[in-house]
Amino acid sequence: MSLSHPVTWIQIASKSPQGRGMGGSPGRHCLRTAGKFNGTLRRISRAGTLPPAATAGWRAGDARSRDSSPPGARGPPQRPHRADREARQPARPLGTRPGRRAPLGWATSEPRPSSALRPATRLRAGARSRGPPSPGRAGAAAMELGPPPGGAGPAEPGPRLRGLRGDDRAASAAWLSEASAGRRAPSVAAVLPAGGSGERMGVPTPKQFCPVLERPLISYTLQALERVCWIKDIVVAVTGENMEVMKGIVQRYQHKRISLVEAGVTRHRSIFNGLKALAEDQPNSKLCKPEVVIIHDAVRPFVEEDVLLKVAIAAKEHGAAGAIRPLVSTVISPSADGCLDHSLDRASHRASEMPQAFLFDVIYEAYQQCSDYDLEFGTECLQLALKYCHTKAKLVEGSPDLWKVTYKRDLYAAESIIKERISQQICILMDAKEDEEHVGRCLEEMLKKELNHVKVTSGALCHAGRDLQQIILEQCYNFVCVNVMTSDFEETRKLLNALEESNLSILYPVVVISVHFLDYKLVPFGQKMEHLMQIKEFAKEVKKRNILLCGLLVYYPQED
Ligand SMILES: Nc1ccn([C@@H]2O[C@H](COP(=O)(O)OP(=O)(O)OP(=O)(O)O)[C@@H](O)[C@H]2O)c(=O)n1
Ligand SMILES: O=C(CO)[C@H](O)[C@H](O)COP(=O)(O)O
Repeated sequence: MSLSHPVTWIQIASKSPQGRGMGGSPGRHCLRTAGKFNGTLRRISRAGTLPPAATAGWRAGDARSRDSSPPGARGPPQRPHRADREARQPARPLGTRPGRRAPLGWATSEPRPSSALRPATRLRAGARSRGPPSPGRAGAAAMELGPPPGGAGPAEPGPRLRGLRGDDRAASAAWLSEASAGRRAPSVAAVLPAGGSGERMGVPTPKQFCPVLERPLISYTLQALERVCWIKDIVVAVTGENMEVMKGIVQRYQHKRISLVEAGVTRHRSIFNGLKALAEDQPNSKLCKPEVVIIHDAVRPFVEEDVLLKVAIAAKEHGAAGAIRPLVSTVISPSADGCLDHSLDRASHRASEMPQAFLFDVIYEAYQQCSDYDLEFGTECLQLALKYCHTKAKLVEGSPDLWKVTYKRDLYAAESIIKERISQQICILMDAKEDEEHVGRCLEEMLKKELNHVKVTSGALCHAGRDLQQIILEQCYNFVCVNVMTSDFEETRKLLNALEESNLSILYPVVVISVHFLDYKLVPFGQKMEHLMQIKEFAKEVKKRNILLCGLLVYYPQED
């Protein structure tokens, strides 16, 4: 799949061989310069939405600033007027930036609270509410939710080191064992900017809240980070108006270790707010200053533990590190008359992606030192570390799936990737009865032959259910349940009960095919069908819990 998307490009210090592809040694790449690829200016006018306190000390009357830095700390902001900005920055074509859109879930007319940094709102996954998150006022008092009933969250989405190979696995294992032994492993936290409005997506809902398979995009990103046990805190920057929506998502999908802070008007300002929440001098904060901080966009849901680990380890060693990808297209520089000025050598440039990681003190210092111009127009955190702390970032090869969901088509791509990921394993479940086991084994053999790219496994639905628990833990989302000579779904019911208890379907839809093998000589067809029609009702019921149930009747003559 080739997904072109606006990127910040970076020039790498090592010279790669000319020609196509990456070439060169990734291990030797270090950040030299950074620039805005498409030079987007997309600041949304928020005039009239802030109380005066939020803007004091910035530019009198400029209600757009929600910077929480101390008034006057950096002198007056240098935020130029639109015409000036566009003259200085390569402009996005006119008309591609729709105006400010309504926040999710609540009316816009109320003034928004100041973004001056409050202690982060620490959230614990709470009651399992299935309804839509309730709309609420921005900046409502910090929400502390109780632990989930029974303490059961969704099963972790896979072994910790899944996807890691060789040296990575060893490094991760060492990191983890140090972490669990409480030794020198650095403490790591993550900051997720999620305060954008997703204008390029062109839909009313900010893209991080857009549903993908009926679940908000940001929930996938949170899941990807929270399954990494060595990331202690995840600070998410969200606009005040979407704070309640975000809290609802955390509750509904039982996300853990999440704290919310208010976003700023630019990505850099949102990240800065997240960092401030982690800095040690925050009163009443439950967060601790980490040694290493990972910054990751909320709209890059497919980040794997291996790349997080690589950037974290590299940041510990070099002070800063970021994921890169080869450029898909050549980068050119247009002149003022709209003609080609020059083109860059594609082989010696890379697309800068996320995640990035930093020694906390380095990036915090960089954000404290940087200019308002940087905060307004900058797009590259690695560049801030270079410019203000002279820290040259280590560049780490990322996977193709790290791309940023930006346009509408990216949502479709994200959906396909998720579907592909959750379709990779099918488990056939049967009881230990002789007939069922026989049929189940035959089915397993057949599916193994037919489905080349799918892992086909089988398990027993025995009373203790140990097999099934193990399979659920392995994150299988597709089941074929074998019922021989029975139309009362006895086996299927056992499976559905176990699935419901596991909470597996909170995160992804689970597919269950209930197969019934019946001897047509024993019972009249009509009667069996009547029984099986009940499966429709049953399917409606479990659909509410994100389990998709289908019935399949195999009506056969029993051989004498
Ligand atoms: N004021 C902002 C702007 C952006 N972001 C976040 O930064 C990430 C990357 O930014 P981008 O893709 O540019 O998101 P948007 O600004 O929402 O998109 P667009 O530029 O199309 O409006 C996203 O997770 C976005 O929510 C943020 O936290 N605060
Ligand atoms: O890739 C990135 C940094 O390397 C960022 O995701 C990107 O720069 C965000 O910029 P913008 O908000 O302008 O799209």
